[in-house]
Amino acid sequence: MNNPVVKLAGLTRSFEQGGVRIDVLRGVDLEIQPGEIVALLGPSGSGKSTMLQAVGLLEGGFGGSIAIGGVDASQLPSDGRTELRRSKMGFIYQFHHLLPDFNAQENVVLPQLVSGVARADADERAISLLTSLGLSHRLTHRPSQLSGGEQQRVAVARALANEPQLVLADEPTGNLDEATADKVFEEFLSLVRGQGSAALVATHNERLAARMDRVVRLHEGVLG
Ligand SMILES: Nc1ncnc2c1ncn2[C@@H]1O[C@H](COP(=O)(O)OP(=O)(O)OP(=O)(O)O)[C@@H](O)[C@H]1O
Repeated sequence: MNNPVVKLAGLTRSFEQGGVRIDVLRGVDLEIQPGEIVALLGPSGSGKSTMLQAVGLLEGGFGGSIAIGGVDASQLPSDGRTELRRSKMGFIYQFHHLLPDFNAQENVVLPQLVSGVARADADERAISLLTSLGLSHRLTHRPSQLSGGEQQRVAVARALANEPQLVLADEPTGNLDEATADKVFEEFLSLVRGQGSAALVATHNERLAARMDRVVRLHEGVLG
């Protein structure tokens, strides 16, 4: 049997602010199977971004265990976590975080070059992804020359460029108008499903959540 792509057991995280301790995550258990697309819902401040940072191995300070593809991340040194993140994950945020001095195609090519993909293959994949997102006429535009929806489509292409086993998305369409958000989200889901990646998607949007395979809700520090 395949290992789950993500396995969280008893995940905890507390913050200390002005002498006051807040227990944001109080023992989160979650398994995500290969190819499964999971919506993470919860009120503002419930810890969705904190949980994505834990799964993305972006921050320390967590209690409990985090395994990615069967590998216990808490046992890895920092460069091992970086390698796991680079080889298995793609990230999308509410704001695109594209590199402003590079055009759309280059933004999708770069993570592939970092992973050792040859330039010609990286270009071919970038063009193919951007074309399937309706951006074949925007390959040489820089982020500032793109609309919000176009920028977010480039961010989707970049996150999927290395065919990650796991896509982590934090409000990926949260800064778009409703019609554009729905459209970009459908394109995102179809690409993620098409390449068989698993995904964990934090959102406030119940309608988008209902389009995913499963919904989990953070409430008072645990998943209900
Ligand atoms: N570095 C930090 N220091 C102190 N408190 C923090 C820190 N990061 C997050 N928090 C607190 O942890 C709680 C959860 O924050 P988080 O951003 O994970 O929530 P969220 O569910 O993603 O919220 P939103 O939906 O509004 O984005 C909040 O109360 C926040 O103030």
